[in-house]
Amino acid sequence: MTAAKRRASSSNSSGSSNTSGSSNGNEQHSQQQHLQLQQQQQQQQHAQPNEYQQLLQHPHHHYQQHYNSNSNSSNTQQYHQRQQQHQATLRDCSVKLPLDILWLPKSAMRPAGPDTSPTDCILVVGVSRPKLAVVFLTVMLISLFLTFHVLYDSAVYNIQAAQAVHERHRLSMTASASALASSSSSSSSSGGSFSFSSSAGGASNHLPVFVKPVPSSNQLSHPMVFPSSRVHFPKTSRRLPQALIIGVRKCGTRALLEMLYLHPRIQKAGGEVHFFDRDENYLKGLEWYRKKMPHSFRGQITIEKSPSYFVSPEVPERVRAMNASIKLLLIVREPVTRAISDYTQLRSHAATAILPLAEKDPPSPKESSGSGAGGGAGGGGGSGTAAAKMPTQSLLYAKLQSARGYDNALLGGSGAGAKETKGKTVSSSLVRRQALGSGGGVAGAAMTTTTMSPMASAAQMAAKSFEELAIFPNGTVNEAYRPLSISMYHVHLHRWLEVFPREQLLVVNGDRLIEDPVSQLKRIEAFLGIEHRVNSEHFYFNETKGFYCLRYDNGDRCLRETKGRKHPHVDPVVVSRLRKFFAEYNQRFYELVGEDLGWPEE
Ligand SMILES: Nc1ncnc2c1ncn2[C@@H]1O[C@H](COP(=O)(O)OS(=O)(=O)O)[C@@H](OP(=O)(O)O)[C@H]1O
Repeated sequence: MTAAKRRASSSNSSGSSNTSGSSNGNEQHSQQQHLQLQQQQQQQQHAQPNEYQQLLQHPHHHYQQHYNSNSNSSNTQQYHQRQQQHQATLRDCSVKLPLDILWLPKSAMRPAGPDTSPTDCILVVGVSRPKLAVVFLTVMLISLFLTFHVLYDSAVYNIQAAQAVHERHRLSMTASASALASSSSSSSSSGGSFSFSSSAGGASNHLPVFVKPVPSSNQLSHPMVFPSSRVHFPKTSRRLPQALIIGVRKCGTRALLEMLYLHPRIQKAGGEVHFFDRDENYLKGLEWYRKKMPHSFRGQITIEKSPSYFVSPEVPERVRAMNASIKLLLIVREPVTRAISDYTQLRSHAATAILPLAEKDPPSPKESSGSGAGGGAGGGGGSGTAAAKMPTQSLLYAKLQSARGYDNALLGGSGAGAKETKGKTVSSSLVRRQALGSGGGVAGAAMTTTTMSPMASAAQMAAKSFEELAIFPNGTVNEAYRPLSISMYHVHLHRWLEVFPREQLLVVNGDRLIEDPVSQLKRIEAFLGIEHRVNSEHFYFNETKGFYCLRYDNGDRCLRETKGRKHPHVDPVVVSRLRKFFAEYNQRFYELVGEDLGWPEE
């Protein structure tokens, strides 16, 4: 029903009440009244063409006007009734709130509208305290800004994290390829490739750090992609190492680095960078080295390990040139056990190299001068096509070549054969002179540099026992034998202490690290000036492997099988002979470091 109709019917009904007693069914009279009212209404509408605009601009004023105009109507009683009705509605709609909220009937604003109902209300909010309102608005704006900022930061973080995942995944792919290529290369050149395998004996896939590791049968050896819960947040950068594990080879350098990496303040370089001991790397400059480092936060300590640094004469000076206050970690192990471990690894590499080489020995630049012994060592005929096997063979061949200088020394060579890596390393004759003063040289004198084919070299390495290589038939110790000369720790350490103060170097007991890692790690944390965080909860003893394995948030890991190899049985007489031999050298080492490590003397 429209307002006009309502008004009409209302006035009709009031008219009826006023004329009670006249004829009730007088339709004619009623129709006339109705028509008159309609005309009045039209006239009113003509007189107020902009009523709705006024209503919008001055609702209260209009409201008053409307009722004032109504008061002029003939039926004042009806008007008062309606006014009372509206007042009641106003009272009903008014809410006493501190914010001055007022409910008004919709009809007050649209009295002539078609859908006006006295029960309709509109909400009018007035600001009675502008200062409070300004504060309220400011708080709202700040909250909005902060919300937006947090959302923005989280979006940026997600993008960067995704990029880092992608980068790590790419590295893991590269790493798996290089791991395949170098799985049996000399530890002296590669420093011993590394990966962790699952405690169950299976291998783990070294996927990016911030994704859950996906089980896989592929074993990768690039520590860069070793799983952890670390994420490269924004504001990280690659920094030159503030600490170095300088050696000693086969003393647990990899275990030490991985254990330290459990600490949130430690970042590790993925592989062995060999920056200071290889001229071809060193000449690339510090920026090249820095780029080999992992991302780290300010306050984190980046550590790199290359065990051959310890035995390379030029390294201490080069390290000092980079950072004179760098912290040095030297992990040592009982020298004879270390030598046997070294021999075990080299023999394993040689054996790996022999098998495919026996099928087809790739041409060697030095092959022409070889004695042909390589052919004799092989024996087995290959089945597949040579072309199909070439990539693997070439890789093994290259590895064998790179390890050859070292391995020739293993066979008793001195001079060129004494090089541990492609870079300059202290020669075994120098070691001997330094170690023994003027009295040495007996064994070395018997050694001559041999030029053998890789095949011959590998075959000879694999065939000779540790006893044969370490002790001459006349019973003297082969001091030029590289695994033994590296174990003469004091000779190498001497050079480092000529360059660095003693307090900048920490000697870690590798034998104790195997038995009780936490005790050694505590010492290292103190030395590095970081809080004690790595504890026994991070380790569990793996009976199958016979070593402690590491416990991460996202799973358990053991060092790969090349760490903790089964050593060959060595004649106890030879072991005893070597221990006696090393006793004097060990004493000198203890004096240098100011600590007795208690190694057996026979
Ligand atoms: N937790 C744990 N798991 C496995 N292996 C362990 C561990 N702690 C120390 N070690 C010893 O580390 C030896 C290998 O030393 P490196 O890592 O320095 O070798 S390398 O020079 O890098 O090739 C390796 O030597 P071998 O036992 O001769 O294989 C281990 O004895």
